[in-house]
Amino acid sequence: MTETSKHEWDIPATDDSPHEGGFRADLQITTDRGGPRYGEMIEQVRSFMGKVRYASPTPELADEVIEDLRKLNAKLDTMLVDEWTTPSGTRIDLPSRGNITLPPYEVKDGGPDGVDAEVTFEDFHLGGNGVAHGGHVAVAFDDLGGMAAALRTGGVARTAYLTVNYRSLTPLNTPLVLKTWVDRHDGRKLFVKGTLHDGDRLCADLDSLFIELKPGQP
Ligand SMILES: CCCCCCCCCCCCCCCC(=O)SCCNC(=O)CCNC(=O)[C@H](O)C(C)(C)COP(=O)(O)OP(=O)(O)OC[C@H]1O[C@@H](n2cnc3c(N)ncnc32)[C@H](O)[C@@H]1OP(=O)(O)O
Repeated sequence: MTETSKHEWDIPATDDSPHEGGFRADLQITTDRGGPRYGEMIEQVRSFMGKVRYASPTPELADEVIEDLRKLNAKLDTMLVDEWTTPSGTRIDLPSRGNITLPPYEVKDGGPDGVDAEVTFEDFHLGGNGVAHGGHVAVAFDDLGGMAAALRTGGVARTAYLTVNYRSLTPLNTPLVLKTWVDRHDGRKLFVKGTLHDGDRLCADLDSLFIELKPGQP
């Protein structure tokens, strides 16, 4: 992490923006931040990341790409904001709320009974032999399991454990159905189950525990 990022990104909570049992000091769901083309920007980055996974550049091309990326990084350096105000993660109009670190998914239905989403693992998510990396499958389950817990309680919960059973191969570039639901709710403990299907075929399932955070819990 650079000196700049240490000082300008990592803004601690203040009296005006307390952490109230969640990840965000002030969680504002918005579709404005980043502007109307933010989603397109994220898509371009996702596409680039996928190509990097497969590209074998010549040394000359690597030189060019490095130069281009330096310029792009310098551009983004002029507009860095802290974790609580970046559009990434709050743009509910975009796949995965605009969060580049998550595989792209679209929530088809979500509420206290659970979440029904369509997720597509892309070239970037390649594990080996043309199929998805198990870690990326776990990331999708973690986020959408956490969402099922959040929609049940109305507050953010944190993962205590996450067990993914990989039942069959998870294809890339294929819309898959990912469902999560609270199987049992016991005080602050939310036992969340989930499934990932390619058509009728079960790719993976989830057994997890999320803990509802107490007020003020970091
Ligand atoms: C449509 C749009 C809507 C938008 C809407 C936005 C939605 C947006 C969704 C975002 C969704 C993101 C989801 C990502 C979620 C992460 O990825 S979070 C990051 C990964 N997790 C972590 O870093 C957690 C690290 N661990 C911790 O912080 C703490 O250990 C925990 C998990 C908070 C628990 O600590 P604690 O609060 O002190 O609780 P503690 O008293 O220890 O335990 C409470 C109970 O749970 C039990 N327990 C705790 N841990 C365990 C365990 N590992 N195994 C079994 N039992 C356990 C305890 O035994 C205890 O049981 P009881 O005695 O009450 O019966």
